[in-house]
Amino acid sequence: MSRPIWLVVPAAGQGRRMGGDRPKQYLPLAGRPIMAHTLERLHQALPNARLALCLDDGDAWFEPAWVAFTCWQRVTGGAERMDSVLGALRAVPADDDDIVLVHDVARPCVSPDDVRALARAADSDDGALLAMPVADTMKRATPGGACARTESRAGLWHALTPQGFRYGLLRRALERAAAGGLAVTDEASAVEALGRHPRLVGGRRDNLKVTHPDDLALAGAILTAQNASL
Ligand SMILES: Nc1ccn([C@@H]2O[C@H](COP(=O)(O)OP(=O)(O)OP(=O)(O)O)[C@@H](O)[C@H]2O)c(=O)n1
Ligand SMILES: C[C@](O)(CO)[C@H](O)COP(=O)(O)O
Repeated sequence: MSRPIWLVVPAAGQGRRMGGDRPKQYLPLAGRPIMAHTLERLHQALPNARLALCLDDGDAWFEPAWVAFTCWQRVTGGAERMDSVLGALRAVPADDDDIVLVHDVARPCVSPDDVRALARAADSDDGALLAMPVADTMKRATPGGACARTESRAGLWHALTPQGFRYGLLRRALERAAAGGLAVTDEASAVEALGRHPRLVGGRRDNLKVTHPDDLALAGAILTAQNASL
């Protein structure tokens, strides 16, 4: 029997590195706000999932019409990404064995096939995350911005989202991180801190996180190309 799947979408960030006139998830990309694309991709992948959408308390930009899920709820975001995700986990009536996938609203180019692959991999003892192997030579910098040395890239991966776990494991991991003052930038880090080893599932390179202004043109081109090939 397949387990219920919960989608947690942290979307309460301010987009400070983007520096736009609104939080970056509301900036237009290929004719629609970034958030609308992200929610559409997730719905294409898992139409029966239950959605928890983390939004800032003062958010005046969100449009419920972008949500096609039948079962969804709005959750108040926290100070950091991990606080937003933990708030969502506390708010949903999930069972310990349910699957939770967490996906950044700022990754609108995620492929539905990758989301489904990750959902399958998440139904495991230690969970899983989309990731891609590092493809460049890695430099350690001096404080002054010169090369201190070259680091081995062997075994290094970029962490992407979605990241997926059974609810009980992820809740325990994030509660422990929060209580211990451990600032984690992704869910896998909190699970690793429990001594677990989430599986790295190779994802597409075009699942970029829109972070800086020049990511917008790239993400727009990716979305247009992906939509043309559907
Ligand atoms: N308090 C926060 C901070 C971030 N996020 C979300 O976490 C994801 C990854 O964060 P990031 O790319 O860093 O987004 P921002 O925090 O918006 O960007 P910045 O750090 O540049 O302000 C985004 O979907 C963002 O909306 C969140 O839900 N709650
Ligand atoms: C979760 C994440 O997307 C994995 O790469 C990333 O860590 C989130 O970005 P942030 O800049 O750390 O908030």
